[in-house]
Amino acid sequence: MLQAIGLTKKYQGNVALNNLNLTIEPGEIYCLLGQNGAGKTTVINLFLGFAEATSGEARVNGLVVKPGDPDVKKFLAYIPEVVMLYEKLNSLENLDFFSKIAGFNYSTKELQEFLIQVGLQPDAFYKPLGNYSKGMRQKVGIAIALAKNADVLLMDEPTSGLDPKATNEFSDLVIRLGKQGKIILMATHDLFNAVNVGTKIGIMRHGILVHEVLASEINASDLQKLYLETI
Ligand SMILES: Nc1ncnc2c1ncn2[C@@H]1O[C@H](COP(=O)(O)OP(=O)(O)OP(=O)(O)O)[C@@H](O)[C@H]1O
Repeated sequence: MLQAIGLTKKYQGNVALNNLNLTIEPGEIYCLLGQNGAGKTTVINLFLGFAEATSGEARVNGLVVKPGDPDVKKFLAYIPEVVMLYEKLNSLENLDFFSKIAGFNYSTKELQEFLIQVGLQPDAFYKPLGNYSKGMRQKVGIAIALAKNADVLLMDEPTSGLDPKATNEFSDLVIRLGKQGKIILMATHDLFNAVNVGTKIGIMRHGILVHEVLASEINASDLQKLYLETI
């Protein structure tokens, strides 16, 4: 479970996140919306331990996040806008490398199965990452999360810059991960995608979570209206 309890972050006295209270259960896909600077990345960074809370707590499976704490890190996988991988290695080699860092030693067949699960075409397995599209890189990023057996996936604008087909494939994959019981927190500017993929949607403004709605109870057009009224 992911929990924010009175989570607050200030940078040089400026409030980036103000008293966030949030719970995300296994199987939930929580989409966080808000204008540039609203505080979405700050939430993700606090869960990842990339930044330290000024007050309050970020908890992962009951453990309070402290920067650099390996006990919490093992539960987490991070999918940024552009997944950073070794350009000269192919996807199998990248997956093998990052799995080993996380303490897992898989056979080639097992590594291939992770890549198949995320929908990467087998003819790409042996091509260096330098030749991959953004959508393919995202898939390798998710394969790394699966290989690491992470319970929680933290995604920061993962569909930004993806074409509609790649976005659709990515969304299907995220929905499948939710059904498998993963906990997913996604910062996004894509309202349509939030309604499609999310189970819950939060709208932030100036570091405050202003609205929280169930995706099943809102359509894209009403969400857009609510969003525009909020920001
Ligand atoms: N390392 C930092 N140092 C100083 N201020 C920061 C830092 N990181 C974020 N901020 C500030 O905190 C606020 C929230 O930023 P954040 O990146 O969380 O917003 P965001 O909603 O993710 O925006 P975007 O959609 O542009 O990614 C902004 O005012 C930003 O300038």
